[in-house]
Amino acid sequence: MSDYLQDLFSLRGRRALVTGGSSGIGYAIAEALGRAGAEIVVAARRENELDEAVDRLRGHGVTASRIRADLGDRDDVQRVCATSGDIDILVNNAGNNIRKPMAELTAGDYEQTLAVNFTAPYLLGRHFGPRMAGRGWGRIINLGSQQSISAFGHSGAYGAAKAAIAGLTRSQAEAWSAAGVCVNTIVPGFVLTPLTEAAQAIPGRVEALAARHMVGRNGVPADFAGAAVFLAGDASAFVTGQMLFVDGGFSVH
Ligand SMILES: NC(=O)c1ccc[n+]([C@@H]2O[C@H](COP(=O)([O-])OP(=O)(O)OC[C@H]3O[C@@H](n4cnc5c(N)ncnc54)[C@H](O)[C@@H]3O)[C@@H](O)[C@H]2O)c1
Repeated sequence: MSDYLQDLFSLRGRRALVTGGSSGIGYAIAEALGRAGAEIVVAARRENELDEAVDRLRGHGVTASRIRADLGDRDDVQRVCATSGDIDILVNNAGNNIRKPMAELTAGDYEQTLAVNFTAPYLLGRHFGPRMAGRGWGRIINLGSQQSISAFGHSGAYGAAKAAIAGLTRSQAEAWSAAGVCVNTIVPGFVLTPLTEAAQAIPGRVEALAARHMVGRNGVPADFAGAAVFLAGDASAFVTGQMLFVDGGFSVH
């Protein structure tokens, strides 16, 4: 790689925390940032998946470690803050969706959905953002959704959380960008991951959704590698408070 590209895109010397980084989009982002030179800390719930993810990362020559945490639990989130050390790049990727008709979503469903999709990113950002600002450099990447900007059936709590993430991104960007911390949201289209297995099981759904994307196919986790490396490094120093739609044209089709 030329020195020019190294300067723009290399993440050597950076430490990244990727939540939910043991599967799907999160793993793909962890691998991309790691292969671009960052040291990776993966935080997720399941021991065996964490072990597998760290082994895969190390297989690519990435320096990687793991923290087991349920990000729906505030004590666990605090433990992630306390044990992660200095983090230069925070990727708030962990997410879940409780799918029910709007009138059947309970207060508990909202609490659980908001805890993972919104409160954990908020608490992690509040912890790491000021520390990044104090060191004069940082990147926060929050995972949004098409539901950050529009409504989908049976996803009311998730939609509320993902809309809130877009607002949180702008507020964090406003607070810390002048100190060198860029904060952005990545908005996926429909991506073939464990999160969307229920939708994938509905006959004809995968094909219908593929046709909604301008590129004519659904997303796969590897589609997020380039955008994540861009937003995690010096190349994006003038990009902050934004939603980057990595969605094959879904949102404008
Ligand atoms: N797949 C899609 O079509 C799609 C579309 C829009 C947005 N997203 C967002 O992308 C992100 C990644 O989703 P994905 O599709 O890769 O799904 P995934 O299910 O493969 O990954 C989600 C990750 O979050 C982790 N996670 C969930 N709840 C957790 C908790 N309480 N504590 C700790 N970890 C937890 C899971 O273990 C998993 O590693 C999510 O924020 C999701 O909302 C996905």
